[in-house]
Amino acid sequence: MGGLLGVAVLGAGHMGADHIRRLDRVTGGARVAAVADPDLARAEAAVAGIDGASSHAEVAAALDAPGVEAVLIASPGPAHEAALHEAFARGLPVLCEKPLVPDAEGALRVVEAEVRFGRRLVQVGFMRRYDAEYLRLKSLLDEGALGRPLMLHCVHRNVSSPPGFTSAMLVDSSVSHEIDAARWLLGQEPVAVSVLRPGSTGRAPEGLLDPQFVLLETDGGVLVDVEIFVNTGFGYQVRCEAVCEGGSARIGEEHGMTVTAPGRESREVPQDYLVRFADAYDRELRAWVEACRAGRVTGPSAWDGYASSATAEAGVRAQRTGTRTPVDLAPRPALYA
Ligand SMILES: NC(=O)C1=CN([C@@H]2O[C@H](COP(=O)(O)OP(=O)(O)OC[C@H]3O[C@@H](n4cnc5c(N)ncnc54)[C@H](O)[C@@H]3O)[C@@H](O)[C@H]2O)C=CC1
Ligand SMILES: O=C1[C@@H](O)[C@H](O)[C@@H](O)[C@H](O)[C@H]1O
Repeated sequence: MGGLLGVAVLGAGHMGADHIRRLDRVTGGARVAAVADPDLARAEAAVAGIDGASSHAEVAAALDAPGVEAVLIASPGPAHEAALHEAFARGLPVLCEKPLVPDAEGALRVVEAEVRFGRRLVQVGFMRRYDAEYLRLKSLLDEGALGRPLMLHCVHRNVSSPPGFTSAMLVDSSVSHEIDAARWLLGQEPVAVSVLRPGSTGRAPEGLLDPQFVLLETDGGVLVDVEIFVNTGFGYQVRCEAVCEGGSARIGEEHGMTVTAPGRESREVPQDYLVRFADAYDRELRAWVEACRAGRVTGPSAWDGYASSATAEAGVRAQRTGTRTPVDLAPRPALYA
């Protein structure tokens, strides 16, 4: 492909608007061809100043707009499945924000549709796989210098949850990142999930179970614990420590500037993912655009999206029943071997 990759972006909210800016000004090799949002004013505002980009209230109209060769889905999770099938019907490659589809059945339908299509079309937006610190941790574990991993201790904190955020979403939206990161770092699949929780913070909206403590068990015998706390009020913190037979490695503690003033030292705390993971999103989109232009699809697959959603669904059941819940993954199709 010689020219710029024409991308239709579905959803022009928080994430969609940031990806539109990135495609337009950072990524290179791509251009925003169309934007769809049922809130048409939002789609219009998102394309303002972008030459040749059209705005639409309907997904189909954006996908059929002139020059569209690829799709970036940044609508809310429950809208992803329909959009993915629409993209498949047109043979368009897709970067789909996480979660692929929040429920396991819907995610599996997407996997099956891609298998019927016969080749990969989907990259899922698990951007931590493109973060410099996560990449270093992955290399270290792969080299085996620290020996066999035994435990991952993870922390995932947000300043506040957006309107409409539910107790299930702490697991199937937020912890979906740790589930994917653990599968990727360890090369192992989760087999069971348990969820415990302390009393909720007074900062959380009425009825929201926040924080929660999620424990994954893997088929390689590793325990992965995740503190998910989405109304801390103080900062965006994502940490991961791998404890292995021969040592441990920790990422996620040094972000922002450290200021030393007379008698004290202080460090900035990022306030959201757009700051903490800015470089990772840039790298993620560059990799996607380059692959699309070369006629390939790389990165986290629809199968990874399904595995994360199936694990999260077991986690939501564990949260509701208070019991350890097995994760039953469907057989992995050869397309994702
Ligand atoms: N990778 C990451 O770190 C992050 C990923 N996300 C993911 O990005 C997606 C969007 O999240 P936000 O931007 O935070 O939500 P948002 O609520 O800020 O924006 C969603 C936008 O999609 C529009 N929309 C609703 N239904 C639609 C449909 N059927 N087709 C097209 N647009 C539709 C809404 O009008 C809204 O403008 C979600 O899947 C979320 O999980 C969100 C934050 C961070
Ligand atoms: O994906 C994300 C959001 O959807 C989710 O709500 C946040 O908890 C995560 O930190 C962010 O990365």
